[in-house]
Amino acid sequence: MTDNKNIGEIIGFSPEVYKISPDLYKNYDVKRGLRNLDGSGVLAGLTGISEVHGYVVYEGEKTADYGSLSYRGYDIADLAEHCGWDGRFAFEEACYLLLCGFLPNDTQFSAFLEALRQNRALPESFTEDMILKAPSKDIMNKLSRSVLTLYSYDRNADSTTPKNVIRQSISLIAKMPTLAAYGYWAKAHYFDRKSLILHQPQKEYSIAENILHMIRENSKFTPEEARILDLALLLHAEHGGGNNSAFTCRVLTSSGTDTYSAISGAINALKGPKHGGANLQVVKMMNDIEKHVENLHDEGEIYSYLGKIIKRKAGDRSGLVYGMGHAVYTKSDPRTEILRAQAEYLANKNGFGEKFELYETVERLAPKAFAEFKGDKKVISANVDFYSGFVYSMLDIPNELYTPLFAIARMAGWCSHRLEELISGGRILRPAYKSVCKNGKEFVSMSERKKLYCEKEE
Ligand SMILES: CC(=O)SCCNC(=O)CCNC(=O)[C@H](O)C(C)(C)COP(=O)(O)OP(=O)(O)OC[C@H]1O[C@@H](n2cnc3c(N)ncnc32)[C@H](O)[C@@H]1OP(=O)(O)O
Ligand SMILES: O=C([O-])CC(=O)C(=O)O
Repeated sequence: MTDNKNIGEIIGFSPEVYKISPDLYKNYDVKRGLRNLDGSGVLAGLTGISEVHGYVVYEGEKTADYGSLSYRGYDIADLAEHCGWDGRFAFEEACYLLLCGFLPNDTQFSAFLEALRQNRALPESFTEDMILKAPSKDIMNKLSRSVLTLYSYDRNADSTTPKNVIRQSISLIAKMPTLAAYGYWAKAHYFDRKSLILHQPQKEYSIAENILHMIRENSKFTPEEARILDLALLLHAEHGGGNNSAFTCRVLTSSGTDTYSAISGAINALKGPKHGGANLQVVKMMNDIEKHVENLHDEGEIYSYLGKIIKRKAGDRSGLVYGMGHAVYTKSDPRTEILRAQAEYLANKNGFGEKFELYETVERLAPKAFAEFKGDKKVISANVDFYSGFVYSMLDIPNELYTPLFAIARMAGWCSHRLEELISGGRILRPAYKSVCKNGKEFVSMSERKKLYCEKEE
């Protein structure tokens, strides 16, 4: 890799070459971002895994609506309410539901849990050869590389039969917490100069319990902390076929590639700050607001700072208020409602009441600021990423792990979409791109090009 920052300039590279006039999208009726003119997604497939509802279309008009989400027909709010009944953990049950399509009976669920237990440990010397040898500052990068490397440890890595893919899916769901926790400790050790702590995953623990056990130095956690984390995992497990990472998984799957390639691609997509990576960006943005707004009780000052963020004059200069807006949801994201309640509970309990108030204020003011400073009529609200990082911080989870937690949970959704694509998709996903390239250019020899440049310089 070249370290020369000016290499682009030296070789004559200019981003201008890549610019395509926005008008051309209209002229050729090309759906930018695979979106219809009203912002709704272009229909790209069918799914029986989940349903994401955020607006209604009546007589061709899109109208904002309250959001709802169901997994295999079960409302997420209902699943969340019954979370942890009879001592079970909700996330594992949701994984079963998503993968198999129905809620398990006792025998089926016990077999599923046993399979997860058997698959928690990493292959022999994987920790030494992969995790410790090539640490990364970014745990999502580490997770993606780890998943890709697991290919080498699977004797039947390339088979795409449902029987083989369900086996691989269970193995990946079980291994993700260990990969994330060890990746985190490798980063803490090699980059932050902390001690290296590698707790073995415990067979009898749930996924949420194992995460807390492995990421904490003293390995201790309370049943309540595990329940709240379990709930967060449940809420992040699945979100339709069109979300960027699931679609990535489906695109890769449709080429016939192996499970590890398709899933590591999905992890890479989730990492982006406009997708799952937003949960970390929200926390950074809130810290930035706390630092720059003098009076945090002055809503006017907060509002004008949000305006600065949107106008790219503050924050990370992306113009985005992280944790706000959604491709489908308009008036509300059902997951946010549940996470907000958890954030409020933990904040009151742990003395972060003022911080929670700030979150609520930003949540309330951001849509108004968006409408005013962006001049956009789109109805926006807080998405799943808005409160999740705050909840994790109150569970004492390091911020490097916020997006990896999303990936641990979403593995269930990705694997289900991979199975659905393999079983019911069947055609390679291959949309078209209208070419706006000017053809018919005559080849110019090197000596002629030399002359042309000299003439230009003269
Ligand atoms: C798990 C998840 O992935 S949830 C989403 C997590 N992402 C974030 O929280 C990042 C902030 N939000 C966003 O970037 C967007 O709302 C997205 C990517 C989530 C959805 O985007 P879309 O609904 O497709 O919005 P769309 O791309 O149509 O945007 C319309 C305009 O509003 C802007 N916009 C949308 N959301 C925001 C926001 N939160 N802050 C500022 N501007 C926004 C877009 O940048 C775009 O501006 P432009 O026309 O100047 O390019
Ligand atoms: O659906 C989307 O575009 C993003 C999202 O909320 C998710 O993947 O959970």
